[in-house]
Amino acid sequence: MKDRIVVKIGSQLLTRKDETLDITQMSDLVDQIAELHKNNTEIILVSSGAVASGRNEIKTCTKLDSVSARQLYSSVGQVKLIHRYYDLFSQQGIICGQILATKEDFSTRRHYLNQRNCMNVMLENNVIPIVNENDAISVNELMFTDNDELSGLIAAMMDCKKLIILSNIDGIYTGDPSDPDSKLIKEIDSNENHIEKYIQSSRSSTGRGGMKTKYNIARKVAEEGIEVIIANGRIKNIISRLVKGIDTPSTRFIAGSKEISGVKKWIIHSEGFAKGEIHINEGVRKVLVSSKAVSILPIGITKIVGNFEIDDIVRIIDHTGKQIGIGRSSYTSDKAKEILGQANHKPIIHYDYLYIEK
Ligand SMILES: Nc1ncnc2c1ncn2[C@@H]1O[C@H](COP(=O)(O)OP(=O)(O)O)[C@@H](O)[C@H]1O
Ligand SMILES: N[C@@H](CCC(=O)OP(=O)(O)O)C(=O)O
Repeated sequence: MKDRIVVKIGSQLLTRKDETLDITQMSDLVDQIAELHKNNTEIILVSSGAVASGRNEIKTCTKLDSVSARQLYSSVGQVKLIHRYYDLFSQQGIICGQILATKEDFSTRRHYLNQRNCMNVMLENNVIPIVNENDAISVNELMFTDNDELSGLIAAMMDCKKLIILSNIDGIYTGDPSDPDSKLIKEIDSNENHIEKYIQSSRSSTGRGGMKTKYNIARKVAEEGIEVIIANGRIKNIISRLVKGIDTPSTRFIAGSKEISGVKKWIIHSEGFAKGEIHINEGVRKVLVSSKAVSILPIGITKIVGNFEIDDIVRIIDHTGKQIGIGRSSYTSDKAKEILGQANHKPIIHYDYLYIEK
């Protein structure tokens, strides 16, 4: 089987200071991806840059609100961006295709599988998928946090071996990156949870989520068994170096060793679609957080919140009110309310459809 990786390119890397597309940089990244593609690595490219590349194309007569501006600039900029990618890949004899994703495309198992099928058929036919959020129609609560989140969802969905997140910085530092005392963190184990305190809220002028989302998504994805690397896209031959395992400044999240099924991976990333809550008692919490594989039975439930249907995603809340996981409900909320606290019913969340956070 071919190695399969996701490479995510941030806006900062693709644009010059004057916010025009940095074609030299794009061409260099495309060359590296083309080399890997020719050497039998399957690559899915998640590329930002639509808003940034559309911004200086259009001068509006009136001042636009931020949503309309993002819609307008991305609709123009995405065409420019993909056109440039198409040309650069064609020069290498490679065909690429565009996928514009919205959060809704991950909301139900059916949508999710449709999307997975689309990328699989592209890869099987040697087409490089280039993914971006569909910024023109994804607004407010329908938006991904940013393309880092989208790249993590895709790496998990497509069973990738590695996720490489390229930005304008070598990785995560132990403090403000401009402070000479800050050191680059080379490796992070998914059990380490003290790193967040080092991350500043600053972010690049064209980007969206900043280092915090990169860190959160990287931890989650690494826990699912996928190695994640945050690195500087401006370092010469960076993608090839990271794929070949050549020592290069970067922050690497060590992949967890636990096998996680495809359906569980979908559930792990579906928290944003939760339709309700299942509150459990202290006894159930104890077994769930132990390493035993158990399902949640109605007898251990104390309260149901929200209205949900069979197969909807729900949050699991413990006796102290803390969310400890997510899962897919086998009952409607009405039926769950009717049988909560009772014995002799099938599980409300089967182990196969249950994810308990660390
Ligand atoms: N501890 C930290 N280590 C590294 N970078 C950090 C840290 N805290 C905040 N940052 C900021 O995160 C930025 C990268 O995130 P972001 O702006 O989202 O990039 P991109 O647009 O490439 O996705 C860096 O330019 C840096 O200013
Ligand atoms: N989808 C947007 C990019 C949003 C985003 O996440 O940007 P970045 O943080 O630079 O990866 C665009 O193409 O402009």
